[in-house]
Amino acid sequence: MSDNNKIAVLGGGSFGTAIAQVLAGNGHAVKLWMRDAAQAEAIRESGRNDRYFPGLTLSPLVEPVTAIQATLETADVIFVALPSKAFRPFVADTRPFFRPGQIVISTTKGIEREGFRLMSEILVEALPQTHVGVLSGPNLAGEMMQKELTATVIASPDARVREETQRLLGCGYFRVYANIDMYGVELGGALKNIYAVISGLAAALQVGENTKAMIISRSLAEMSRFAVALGANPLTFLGLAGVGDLFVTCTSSMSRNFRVGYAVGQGTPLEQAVAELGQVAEGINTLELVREKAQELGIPMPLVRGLHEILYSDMTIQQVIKGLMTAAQNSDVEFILPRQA
Ligand SMILES: NC(=O)C1=CN([C@@H]2O[C@H](COP(=O)(O)OP(=O)(O)OC[C@H]3O[C@@H](n4cnc5c(N)ncnc54)[C@H](OP(=O)(O)O)[C@@H]3O)[C@@H](O)[C@H]2O)C=CC1
Ligand SMILES: O=C(CO)COP(=O)(O)O
Repeated sequence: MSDNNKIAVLGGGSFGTAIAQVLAGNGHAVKLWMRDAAQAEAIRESGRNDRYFPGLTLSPLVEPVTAIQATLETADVIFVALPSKAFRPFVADTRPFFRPGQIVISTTKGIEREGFRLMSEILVEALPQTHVGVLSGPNLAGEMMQKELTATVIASPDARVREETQRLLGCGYFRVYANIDMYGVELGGALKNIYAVISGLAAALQVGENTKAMIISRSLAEMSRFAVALGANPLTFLGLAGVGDLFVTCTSSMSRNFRVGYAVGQGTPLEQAVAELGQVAEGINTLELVREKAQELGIPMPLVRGLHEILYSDMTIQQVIKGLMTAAQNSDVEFILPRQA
């Protein structure tokens, strides 16, 4: 591909803005598409996306736009940063505007209810003429806007997608590692949100450092167990999109999923916690879907079950914790010592 690729980022929220800013910092003109004309106009006037990053000036190479047809028809590389619930309807509505040969990269960390589909699966199915990839990793949008040193993963079976994304995004503060396990990378990004909610809840309870380490390690064990049952490569979970993203969202109050868990741990009802956040916390939706899938496939997921009980049953947090801590003793790394049934 040439150096003057036309680039579009879809979604003018936290992550869309952060990705557009990295691209623009590398000298690329970026169309940042958003649904809200008033927001686009405000960004044009102020040079800032105050709804998501108050006070932070955007690069002049980031152009806010609202005309979706023209944006898609003229783009060579498209990053999608929409919440998972909006993903399928958006792709269905805009499908005729995509062109053969375009690179389309999902940055969305969620799962679709119907058929338990990941976003890349929706793209591959709906846009077979395009080249699909997934961008995922420990990438708090707020830190990227501050140019904190950050690494991410571009996953695609297509070498052109991997190399082009590395070229477009890579810079002195943003490193882009490649993987071919698109399914595993994407699943890692979606699953960790559940455990970020749990970690936020634990932080509100002021648990000890041993406890935090136990939660993160057992979360990784549970995520990998689930992913293997679905056919993903567990080794992907050792990388940035697995343990890396799990670590950042389970330890940072910048994570929206962590913040929802924290609020619930402090006694705020779930609905109120989500409403007060005002941004997407994918983990709540993903929890429901993963719990159903795990039940259907018979995959033991005690942390998922425990969080669901805390959020949706009459059980107290202390009762759930007691149940988890007094369950039958089991294997540490079940790929070495198989888990007891
Ligand atoms: N923030 C982060 O640190 C990271 C987020 N992600 C993932 O990126 C995805 C997007 O998250 P993020 O940007 O943070 O979320 P935000 O809540 O910050 O922003 C969501 C954006 O999507 C727009 N949107 C919502 N529904 C629709 C719709 N139906 N049609 C068109 N646009 C819509 C919103 O528009 P409006 O403003 O008008 O409501 C907003 O621009 C999530 O899956 C998240 O997990 C991935 C890595 C890091
Ligand atoms: O995925 C993220 C960082 O990698 C962002 O997490 P939250 O959606 O919880 O803010």
